[in-house]
Amino acid sequence: MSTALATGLRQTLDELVRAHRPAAPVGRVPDSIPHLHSVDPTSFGIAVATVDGEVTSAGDADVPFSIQSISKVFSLSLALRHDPGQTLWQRVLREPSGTAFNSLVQLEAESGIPRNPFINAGALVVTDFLLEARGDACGEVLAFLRALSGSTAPAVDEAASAAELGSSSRNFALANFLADFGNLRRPVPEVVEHYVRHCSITMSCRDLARAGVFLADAGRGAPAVATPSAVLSAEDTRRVNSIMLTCGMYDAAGEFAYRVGLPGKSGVGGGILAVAPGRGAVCVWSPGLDAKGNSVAGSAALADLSSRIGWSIF
Ligand SMILES: NC(=O)CC[C@H](N)C(=O)O
Repeated sequence: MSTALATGLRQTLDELVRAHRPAAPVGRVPDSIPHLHSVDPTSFGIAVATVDGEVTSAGDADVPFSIQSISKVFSLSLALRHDPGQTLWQRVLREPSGTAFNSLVQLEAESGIPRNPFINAGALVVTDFLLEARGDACGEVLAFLRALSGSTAPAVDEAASAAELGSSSRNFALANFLADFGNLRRPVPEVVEHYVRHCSITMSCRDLARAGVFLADAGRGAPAVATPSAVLSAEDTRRVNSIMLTCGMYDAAGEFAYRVGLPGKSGVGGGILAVAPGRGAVCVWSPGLDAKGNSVAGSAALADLSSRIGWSIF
């Protein structure tokens, strides 16, 4: 990116922070994750990492936050790296669910095959796949995120994870349904614990945007990052992006495609990772959530950014 472009982007991001940082609490913070209630509700950060290795940011872009379901993009990518036979797709579909991310109803009606890897049921299957294939899931996801971001800062917030595990009745219910339908290989407590721990990884917008660059660059990692060769094949990278576009924002995926026009993945920690193929990855963070569990200010800022710089894929 030329200096002029970087300066222009920097100004745009500063304007987005001024326009979208909430002056007072907006939206909600989930009760199931007690630690999220101690985060400053006026936090707002944004970072853009481009395929040429530049990272531009504004606001609280260096403040670590709980990545929650954004980890599902990386657990899926990691599983695909270790699944040359594409066997995972016999255990999880690639259809939008149109239901809440932690819904139980569909899983029972559809005989224990989750609609996609980004709802909780699907992510539990991916976690189970990693446990079986690698002997570890959370540790693998954490190491992957550190390698991709070129930073040792990503870490599991153990206190947050322990507290969430104590209020994870729904995830245990989902995992028990999966086990009952024969779609888990490892014991339920192990799978849920690894899942909750990788959701409890904390990262900054800057590190997360850098970690997502491979999705914008046909599977190649950021140039500054010492990842061996390709992170993911170009074909699997396209597939992950397609699932982000159709399923990444749960039952608000259509609205997000309409407003932002980019593959995206949200987390209930208030983060959203969006991918502009061929250009770069954007991470925005603001804790207040809408009724579907997506950041209110984060979604608005991404819609604004996408229309200002013309990054919509449509
Ligand atoms: N949408 C999310 O970010 C949900 C993740 C959260 N850890 C859960 O399992 O409910």
